Amino acid sequence: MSHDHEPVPVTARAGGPLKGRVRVPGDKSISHRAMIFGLLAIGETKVTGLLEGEDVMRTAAAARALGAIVHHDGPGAWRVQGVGVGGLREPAGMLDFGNAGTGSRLMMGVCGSHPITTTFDGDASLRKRPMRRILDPLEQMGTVVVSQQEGGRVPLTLRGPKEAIPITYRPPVASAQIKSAVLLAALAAPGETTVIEAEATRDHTEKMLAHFGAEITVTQEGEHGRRIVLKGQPELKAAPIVVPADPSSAAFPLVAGLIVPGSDILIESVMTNPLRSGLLTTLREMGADITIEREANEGGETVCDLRVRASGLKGVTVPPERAPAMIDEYPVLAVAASFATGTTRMRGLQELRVKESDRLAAVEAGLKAAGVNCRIEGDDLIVEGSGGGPVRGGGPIATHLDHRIAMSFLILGLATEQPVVVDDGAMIATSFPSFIPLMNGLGGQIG
Ligand SMILES: O=C(O)C1=C[C@@H](OP(=O)(O)O)[C@@H](O)[C@H](O)C1
Ligand SMILES: C=C(OP(=O)(O)O)C(=O)O
Repeated sequence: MSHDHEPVPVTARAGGPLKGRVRVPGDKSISHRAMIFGLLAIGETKVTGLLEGEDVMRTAAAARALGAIVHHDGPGAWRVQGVGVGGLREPAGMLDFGNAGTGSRLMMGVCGSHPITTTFDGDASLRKRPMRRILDPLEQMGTVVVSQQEGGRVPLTLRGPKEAIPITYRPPVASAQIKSAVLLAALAAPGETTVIEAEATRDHTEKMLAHFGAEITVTQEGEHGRRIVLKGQPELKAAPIVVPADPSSAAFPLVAGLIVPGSDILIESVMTNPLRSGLLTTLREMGADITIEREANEGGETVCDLRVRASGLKGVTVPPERAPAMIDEYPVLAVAASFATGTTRMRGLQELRVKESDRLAAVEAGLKAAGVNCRIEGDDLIVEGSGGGPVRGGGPIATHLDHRIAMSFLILGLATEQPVVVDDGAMIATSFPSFIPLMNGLGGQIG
């Protein structure tokens, strides 16, 4: 799907209220890491609830190419026989990560710290994304960047050192991918590696390191930051992984339930890790009627059933320090803001420019094409809501190989006067292959 596919236009139109209950697929961040830790552990890692989206399947293929034995037992059920830290096999060909930033960047940390040569590539979207942010710390750790495209882009080739060098690193931007790449590389280095984040980002790598038996300490650093210290060259021991439902996927039915008049839906078992919950916080500040019906624990994470009823929303200012906890949810938040009363200002969104597309530009252009009054000021996105009045819709909306842009605008189309057409829905399969049937099961009209 990721190379030169035929675009698949998709249309969403307004129908009746959304009703019913759904469970969205497993978390993408945790699913990538399940494959990576399975590869790096000794023994067999059993995974349940894995997201079987294209991005994660690329990481599974890379794990196989590096020596893991990966079995698929049934829906969401996988087993990975690992090679252990230090035991990676040099892959026979290049590693094609398709559309996946997370898979490629975390695997650069894994491969770049081992004495093997690996070549990374991806689709037209991944080929535009900055990899210097990963190559910089890896070079400090002894990785040689044998070849790269301008500005540190894929296709690129890494050669790892005989023994990686432990470092202290302060990522220049808030990024769980940078942090994770350094921590994964540090597994192959003797001694302690320290990562100091000015702003805490999702902590799935740290939790999984502890779960697999590594010595890791995490302490508060300043008001919003974290200091993470990892002891290198551990023997990681296979451990079972239960993947909870992805809050970034749940965001789509969640916003749909709020903006489609008369809706009343339940989204089951959504992971509510505080470093992933910025959207919930923001929607509640906007006046969203979201209640927690049940709370439980799945795989070391709190999960909640969220009951969502259509709500009159009001515009808010979203502070920049909340961005890491909802970085992938801004496009769909902008859709919710389109129906609110008043102005929503989302501050400090510079990182959205380097996702699968320039999401700031894509959201602004798409909303304008659908008749929403919005603008970019510096790194802020400002949306003037319709105050509960109609939003026109239309299209075709350009999605730029970006699954979240495609899904966000299809959600918009469930509540607009005219249908919304997106130019290509193919990329939805990277993170949420069941998106269309799941939304239509609630009464949506997408096809
Ligand atoms: O570590 C991860 O699993 C992710 C980190 C975030 O990227 P950045 O680290 O670039 O912010 C996020 O946008 C991505 O979808 C998943
Ligand atoms: C940014 C995303 O993913 P990645 O960086 O893994 O491509 C996303 O899923 O929204």
